[in-house]
Amino acid sequence: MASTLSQVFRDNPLPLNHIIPLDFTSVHSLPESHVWPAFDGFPFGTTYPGEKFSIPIIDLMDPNAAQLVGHACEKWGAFQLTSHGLPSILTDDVESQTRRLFALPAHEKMKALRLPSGGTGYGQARISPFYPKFMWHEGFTIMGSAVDHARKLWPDDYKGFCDVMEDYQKKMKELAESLLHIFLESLDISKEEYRSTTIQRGREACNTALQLNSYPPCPDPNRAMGLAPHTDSLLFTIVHQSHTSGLQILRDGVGWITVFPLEGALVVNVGDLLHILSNGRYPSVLHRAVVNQAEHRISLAYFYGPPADSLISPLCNLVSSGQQVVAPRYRSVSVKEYVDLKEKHKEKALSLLRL
Ligand SMILES: C=C1C[C@]23C[C@@]1(O)CC[C@H]2[C@@]12CCC[C@@](C)(C(=O)O1)[C@H]2[C@@H]3C(=O)O
Ligand SMILES: O=C(O)CCC(=O)C(=O)O
Ligand SMILES: [Fe+2]
Repeated sequence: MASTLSQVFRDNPLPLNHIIPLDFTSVHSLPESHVWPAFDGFPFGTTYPGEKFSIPIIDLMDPNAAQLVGHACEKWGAFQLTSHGLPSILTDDVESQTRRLFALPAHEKMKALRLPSGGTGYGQARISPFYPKFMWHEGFTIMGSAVDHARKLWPDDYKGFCDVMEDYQKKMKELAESLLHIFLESLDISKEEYRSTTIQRGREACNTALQLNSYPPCPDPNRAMGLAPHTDSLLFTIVHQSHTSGLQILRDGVGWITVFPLEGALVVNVGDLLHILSNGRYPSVLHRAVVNQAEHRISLAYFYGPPADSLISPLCNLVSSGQQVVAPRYRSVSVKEYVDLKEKHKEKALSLLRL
């Protein structure tokens, strides 16, 4: 007999703050546990359509891509990327496998929970413990392989899911590597300098994660939060959002700005490690996701960073410009140390490294 959600709760040895406390399909009004207090700029704040309040759109094939990326990162901390070469059929396949996953009954999804220590699996966003209220969100994180977890969900039919996720991660990694070169070029840094600055102690591969995000239709979207404001921790994140809007970035002096989905484009966000590497020149962008009443929104976020044992420190040509020495604004930190700091202190982590 299929287990119920409450049985899963009773039998599960994992801490509660890790588990989705709700079967989203079975609730018709917003439970108190998911009602967020009203505060300035919440829930939708003011969203500004129009070019003046849109993040830049950059064509990867543009001969001036590096310059445009540099400008976008300094001014916005994010941009939309077109001509990135990712086949739309692959994105469609990943999106439909993602919908298949989240459409499973809640007690089935619980079979593939992420461990509290991290890695692959289903669960709340890792920032959830920082908030007294639950988000209207469920996630599935893939770090490396998804096979063990997918087998628990579809014992006889897990290959379709795994193959498509593997292909997507492979293509995303290639794209991320091209983007890294563009970021370095935009900062006037050679690959060699980057390699010697991010001292790599081991031979471990780079640090990546694919996060499948699900925001089911919400009965009271004006009082619920999809994904609370946060900055991403690694170097940068490449996000595909389904045709439903929800992603917003915070713009100083303006407020929350909606990043409207642009057919075929990917959103690129500056993360904290790039903020440090660029000595604060490219600020990591604070962003959040809001929800809506009618549509089930999906996003696919690919996080890219150097290996966990690499050291990140402000790049030296940014520290000394000509004769005038610009002091490093952050101390060196290993990727692992930073991720641990972020887990403990969330948005305060960056300021703890300030010199
Ligand atoms: C590589 C990672 C970035 C992430 C933490 C993680 O280890 C895997 C999940 C990622 C995610 C996705 C949703 C938003 C976010 C803030 C979170 O809670 O988990 C990010 C993390 C991050 O960038 O710090
Ligand atoms: O859903 C989105 O558009 C944003 C997702 C996000 O910010 C994340 O996964 O870190
Ligand atoms: Fe994010």
